[in-house]
This record gives sequence, C-alpha cells and structure tokens, in this order.
Amino acid sequence: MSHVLTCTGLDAGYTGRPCVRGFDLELAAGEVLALLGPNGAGKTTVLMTLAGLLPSLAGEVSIDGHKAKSGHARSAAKAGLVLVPDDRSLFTSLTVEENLRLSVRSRRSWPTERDTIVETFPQLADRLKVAAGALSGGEQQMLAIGRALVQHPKVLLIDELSMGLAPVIVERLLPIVRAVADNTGTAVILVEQHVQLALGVADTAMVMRHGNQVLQGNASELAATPEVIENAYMGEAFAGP
Ligand SMILES: Nc1ncnc2c1ncn2[C@@H]1O[C@H](COP(=O)(O)OP(=O)(O)OP(=O)(O)O)[C@@H](O)[C@H]1O
Repeated sequence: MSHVLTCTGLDAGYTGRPCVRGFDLELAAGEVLALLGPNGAGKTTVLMTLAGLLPSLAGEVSIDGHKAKSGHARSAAKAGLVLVPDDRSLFTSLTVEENLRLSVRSRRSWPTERDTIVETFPQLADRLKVAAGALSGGEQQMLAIGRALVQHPKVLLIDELSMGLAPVIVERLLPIVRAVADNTGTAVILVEQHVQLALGVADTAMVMRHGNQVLQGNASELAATPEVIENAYMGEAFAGP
C-alpha cells in the first residue's frame, strides 16, 4: 500500500536537543491515527515538526513519496500537511468568512469552498458574518478545522481537538473528522486526551511516552483493552499484577 505520510527515525525537539527519538510512522490516505500519551510525551513536538514549524534533528519525513524539507512550514503546507494547533490560532477580530477566505487558494473557488465548509459544519451557516472571537469554543474549533480543510490537506494534523471543550461537543466533532477522512481521503493525525472518544473514531492508535513510541495498534482492539493503554501511559513499572 502506498502511504501518504512516512516518517523514518525522526528525532525532534528544541534548541538541538531531541525530546522525541526515532519516531516511525506510515499513514495511508483516509486513515485516522489517534496519537496518544501523557503530558510531555512529545505529541505536539511531532505535529510541529511534521508541519515544518520545528526543524527535525534526524530522520526523514516523506509526503506522497517526496522527501519533506525540514523546518519549512510553507513547503509542508504546500505538500499537503496542515496543522490545526491546540490554540486554534484564529484571527479573532475577523469574521468566520474572512478567516476561511484567507486560507482559500483560489478566489474563484471561494463560494464552493464556503458551501462545503457550511455543509460540513452546518452550525457555522448563520455565523459567517460573526467575529471569530465571538464564537463558542466548539464553533471556534469548527472554524479552525474548516480553515484547514479549505487548504485541501493530504494529512490533517489536529492537536488537542478537545482543548477547552465539553466532552459533549467533542463527541459531536470527532465523527465529523471521521467523515472528512472517509469522504475526502484526507489522512488525520489526531492528538487527543479523551482516549476512548479518539479510539472510537480512529483506525489506528499510537501511544508515546517520554518521547518514545511505546504502543501501536488497531484502534478498536486497543479500545477493548484499556489496561494495555493504561500500562503504556504509566510504564511497565505500574503494570497491574
Ligand atoms: N518550546 C519548548 N522549548 C523547550 N522544550 C519544550 C518546548 N515545548 C515543549 N517542550 C518540551 O518537550 C517535551 C515534549 O512536549 P510536547 O508539548 O511535545 O508534549 P505533549 O505530548 O504534546 O504534551 P501535552 O499533552 O502536555 O501537550 C516536554 O518535555 C516539554 O517540556
């Protein structure tokens, strides 16, 4: 099977010091990967490095078989890696429509792009003229994802979708992400603290701890064995009897 994203032996970190070591990944089109792990495990660092916002310290990243330039956000975006950061980074004084429009590549396609986003997130339909800063947290997340989608990503990187959101909102948003992957073939890496909710929509899952990949597998199998996930989070020293 050809992979839309491949990482081989990726080291990532800050000021030349790796906090993620030897990260390997093969992601297929339309696959949703739940990237899990305790605080400080290195999940955000991986996403930032893939998005070119941090230079990699070793290893290789390929997008659709083409080697990615390390630390080059613009070429990562051009190649199809788009990040939805945990703070959403919206232009809060601009309207929903303006936020979306800024990310649309061709002016001519704007009406179609807007309609597609409204179809994906019907709740945004009558919020288009509202300032992003006046939206609810859930609506802001819809806008942040919508802004990523108008860039037609091959791989959508979503950092902490649930940040600041009630679980009920997360339960509504995650199936939309799943549908986007199914309907468009976009691959998704979903960093999420709500482990069971994430596993419920993902195909595959990976747990990181202290910068290492400690567990990988099929999401529904892992969802059925929460103790395996728990041990991966805590380390063998904390494994049950
Ligand atoms: N800007 C930074 N400069 C230096 N070290 C950092 C920086 N940001 C994160 N780190 C360190 O890198 C390591 C990995 O952090 P990272 O944010 O990637 O983890 P995470 O798994 O995303 O955690 P969380 O779930 O808390 O966001 C941690 O030890 C963290 O302290």
